[in-house]
Amino acid sequence: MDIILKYFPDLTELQISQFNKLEELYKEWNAQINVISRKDIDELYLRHVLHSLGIAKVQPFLPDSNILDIGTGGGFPGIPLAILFPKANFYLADSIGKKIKVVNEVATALGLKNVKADHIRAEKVKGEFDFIVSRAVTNMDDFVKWTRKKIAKKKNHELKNGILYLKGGDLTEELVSFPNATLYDLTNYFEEEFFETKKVVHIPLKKR
Ligand SMILES: C[S@@+](CC[C@H](N)C(=O)[O-])C[C@H]1O[C@@H](n2cnc3c(N)ncnc32)[C@H](O)[C@@H]1O
Repeated sequence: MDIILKYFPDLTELQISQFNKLEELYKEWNAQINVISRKDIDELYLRHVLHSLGIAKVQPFLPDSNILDIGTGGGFPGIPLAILFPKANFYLADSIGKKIKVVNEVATALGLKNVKADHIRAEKVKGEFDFIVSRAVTNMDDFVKWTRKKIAKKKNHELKNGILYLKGGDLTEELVSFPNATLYDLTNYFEEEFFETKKVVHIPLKKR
């Protein structure tokens, strides 16, 4: 948990207590429904919570903004972002019902009023969002196909509305058909070795 305060020193007491509770909640739920790999659970705050919050360093979310997390699994990156931005609305979607059960249990235990979680396939999600966030779900070609009609027209943030995807490794080939993609190295914000090849990929999308 110290690692979260290291990079986000202005958290409120409520946010600190919510982040603190994540460890126990995920340990408890992960024992029943596997949402985080066993080896990763000991590094929950680094590999899952702080990694998710990398998106916040690239683009903080404004009050009343609408954010969709596709393939959220146990709630990443959606849950840590919802704690950090309690005035933004988060819609967390996954095609596996038992993962959404964990997300709902965690959100309820934390008292997060800004999280709605649904057992739904990405392709079926309705609504318009300022940003669509994600991690470890699919390749960018498919992801853009799933999401391009779900972007709100009105731009309120510094970055253009679109995708903010947490990716790692060499993305040259995967992003060849997205010349408008911008890559933000997480090493610009976080010094831990884990982030060495990790990036936030921003792709502006227009509804059409
Ligand atoms: C590797 S997990 C990643 C989970 C989470 N984003 C994380 O980083 O911890 C991929 C998740 O994407 C979900 N998923 C895959 N295809 C999907 C689709 N078409 N619609 C919704 N969820 C999908 C899977 O059910 C799974 O929970």
